[in-house]
Amino acid sequence: MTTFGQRLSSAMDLRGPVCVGIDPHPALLAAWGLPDTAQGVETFALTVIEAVGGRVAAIKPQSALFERHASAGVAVLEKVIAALRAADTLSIVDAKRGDIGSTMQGYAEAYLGDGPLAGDAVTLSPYLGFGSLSPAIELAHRNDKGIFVLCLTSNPEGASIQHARDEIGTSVAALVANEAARINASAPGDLGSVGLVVGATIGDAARQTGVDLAAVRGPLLAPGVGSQGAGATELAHVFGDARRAVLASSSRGILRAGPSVSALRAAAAQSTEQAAGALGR
Ligand SMILES: O=c1ccn([C@@H]2O[C@H](COP(=O)(O)O)[C@@H](O)[C@H]2O)c(=O)[nH]1
Repeated sequence: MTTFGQRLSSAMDLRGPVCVGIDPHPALLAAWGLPDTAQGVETFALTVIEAVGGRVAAIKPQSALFERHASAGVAVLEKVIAALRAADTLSIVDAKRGDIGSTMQGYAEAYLGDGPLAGDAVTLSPYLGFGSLSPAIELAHRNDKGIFVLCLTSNPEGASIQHARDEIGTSVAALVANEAARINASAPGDLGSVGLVVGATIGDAARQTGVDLAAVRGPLLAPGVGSQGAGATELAHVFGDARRAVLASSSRGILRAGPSVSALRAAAAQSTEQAAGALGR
């Protein structure tokens, strides 16, 4: 079995550096002529998979927008994860989980174990301490799965915590990046399986906070492309020498092209072409 980092690296080589987000917002469901129900979410998500499954490096269902439909929505998320597996497409469940170690074990088993909510990778929050993520990191390694830890997020409010510095001047973001680099150092292949979330919208924040993105040796999930305003110029500027590790992520910017399967496919292809150009692929 190959590691998550190796599988993602191969998928990006083959299909380009883009992850399509499945974000079934109420406004998008309405624009697609679908009801704001679990059934509407299922039709929406399966249409996205029909359009881009097997054509992009990864697909990222946004858990919150499934969870808002309670147990029926979570059941749809489980179907979506199974459909992505059947479509031979890496799934990144965007759930941003994080808790004290003993409880983190439960999240790890849910999202990185063998059950129906486990995709190929999950997003995690390190704000209970990077060490609290150990149960997830251990299970991810045991099961050849991956994690993406929030580092420099795409939203402007993130800076108030992520740019803060400790008594010797190391920023919170750099602490997170250094931990990921330490774990990835011994990973086989180009990319380890401990990735970071680094928004394509952050401008010079990596340099300002002392985050060495190239040293991470892990995949860099870069949301913010499309609706949040980032494009090719921002991708090239933010990631510099680390650009070959970047998986550019866009949700609404592509989803607005639906519900036409061919229009969704064309939007994802255009996004991939732009990102590939910017990231030197
Ligand atoms: O820093 C972050 C971390 C995660 N996200 C998630 O990505 C998508 C972005 O959606 P768009 O429609 O492309 O803006 C969404 O699921 C966010 O929760 C992020 O934007 N920034």
